[in-house]
Amino acid sequence: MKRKLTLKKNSGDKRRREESKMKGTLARHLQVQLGFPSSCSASSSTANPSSRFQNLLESVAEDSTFASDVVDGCLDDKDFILSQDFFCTPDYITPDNQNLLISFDCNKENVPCPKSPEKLNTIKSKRRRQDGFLVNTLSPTSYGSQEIVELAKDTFDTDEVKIDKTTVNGEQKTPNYVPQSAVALRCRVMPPPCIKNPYQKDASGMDIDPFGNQRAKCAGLFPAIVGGNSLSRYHTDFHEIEQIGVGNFSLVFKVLKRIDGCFYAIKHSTRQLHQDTERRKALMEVQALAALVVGYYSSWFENEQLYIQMELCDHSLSINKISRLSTEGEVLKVLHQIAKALQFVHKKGIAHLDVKPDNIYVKHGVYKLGDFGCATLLDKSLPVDEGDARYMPHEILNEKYDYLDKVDIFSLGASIYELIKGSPLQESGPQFLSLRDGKLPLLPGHSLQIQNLLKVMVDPDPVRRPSAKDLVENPIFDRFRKNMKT
Ligand SMILES: Nc1ncnc2c1ncn2[C@@H]1O[C@H](COP(=O)(O)OP(=O)(O)OP(=O)(O)O)[C@@H](O)[C@H]1O
Ligand SMILES: [Mg+2]
Repeated sequence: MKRKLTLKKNSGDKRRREESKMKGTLARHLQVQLGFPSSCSASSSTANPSSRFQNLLESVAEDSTFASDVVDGCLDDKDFILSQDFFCTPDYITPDNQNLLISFDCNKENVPCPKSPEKLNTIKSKRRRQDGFLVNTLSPTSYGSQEIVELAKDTFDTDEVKIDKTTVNGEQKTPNYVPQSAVALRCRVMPPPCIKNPYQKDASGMDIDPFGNQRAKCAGLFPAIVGGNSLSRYHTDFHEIEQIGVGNFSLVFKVLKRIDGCFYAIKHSTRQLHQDTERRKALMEVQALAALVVGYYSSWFENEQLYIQMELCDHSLSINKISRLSTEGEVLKVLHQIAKALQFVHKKGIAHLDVKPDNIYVKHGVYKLGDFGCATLLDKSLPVDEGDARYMPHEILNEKYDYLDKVDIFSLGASIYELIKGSPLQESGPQFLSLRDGKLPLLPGHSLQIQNLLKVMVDPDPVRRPSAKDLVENPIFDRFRKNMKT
């Protein structure tokens, strides 16, 4: 954990500077969601550098690989949602809602996500604990789960949602004011069932659905509103199977999506993102991911944490989990595939800045670049938050950001070297320094060709390192392709 933190000595200052610049955007954004016409324009998109991620996203979305259900940012009156839950789980960051993002204004006061007073006063006295439900206490969202559990019993006792007892600041509210809340409450009480997907071989996770029969009863009562304004989108839409990863700032779970019966990975931030600037920063990962990489599905804020729903991969190449890459053919395969991913990323004007074995995932023998948490723009128009120091070249440690694409090349070279060697790179000391001087110890059993390629990838001069395109086109991969065919 400290690996990253030691490098980010200036990022606190940077963020504070940013925060003072980018204020009040959430309030503006909420206006847009509530349909105030003045906020419906997308004119601020050019003022905000991070909206350039959005432009990239849009260009890719036009290729129709994702963003299937685009929502218009300017809502009609009929779309107003006067529910407390609306403020708790805004779905405004899912890249489908692109117009909403574009309308962020960076020059207004910083406004934290409003807390609903209604939520605190609503049917709290009716809660009783129901035993026997499994709640993952390791999950930072278990607070939300408990709320579900506690409300569940009560609702089934009465079989009626008492929204007429809801008060705001002590005042009685008319029952028809929050019909959406009633809907949301019902969703919150019981998530919909997990639908078995007949095309998925391994669907055993469904057997441990903690809500059992009771959930089915509730879902049947409100079939049309499932997935609406529930307190926890995570628990409403997904069934958590197990934790599969821990990052510096996140937890990753294998989940089953109830409605399609497919498995996904969901990564969520462990830190709560109170300020709009913090949310915007976290969103850059989503926007880069959505613009670049297959396997990104959706994202949302919940309980002030960011959730990212992704394609579920088999595992990462974390050096702590795998011993080493066994054959040169496998080494070349990783190098080639990640170089291709970088070529794509760089062509879009983006640098990843955290290439390392931990962030290379494998699925069915295919290597994929993941974790875009440090991604930035090559033209330096966005802040640079460099990744793990063990894989960073000298120039970035010295805050020289002229060749950010070549930072990724260095990191990839260092990662492949580590994977061949089979032991973790050092964070400091002589080995750390000599790698940054471009000195690679001999790798017995590996061809000179690959050793020379790795050597030039970690050259201290970024200009001399090959581009991702050069790498992909290197003749070494012709040999590799031929070998793979035989
Ligand atoms: N889509 C996925 N499929 C399978 N496993 C995943 C997936 N995404 C993440 N993981 C696992 O979770 C771990 C942590 O995820 P990730 O690297 O995205 O988090 P992070 O907080 O950004 O971490 P760090 O800052 O340490 O790189 C990964 O190393 C991997 O083992
Ligand atoms: Mg990671």
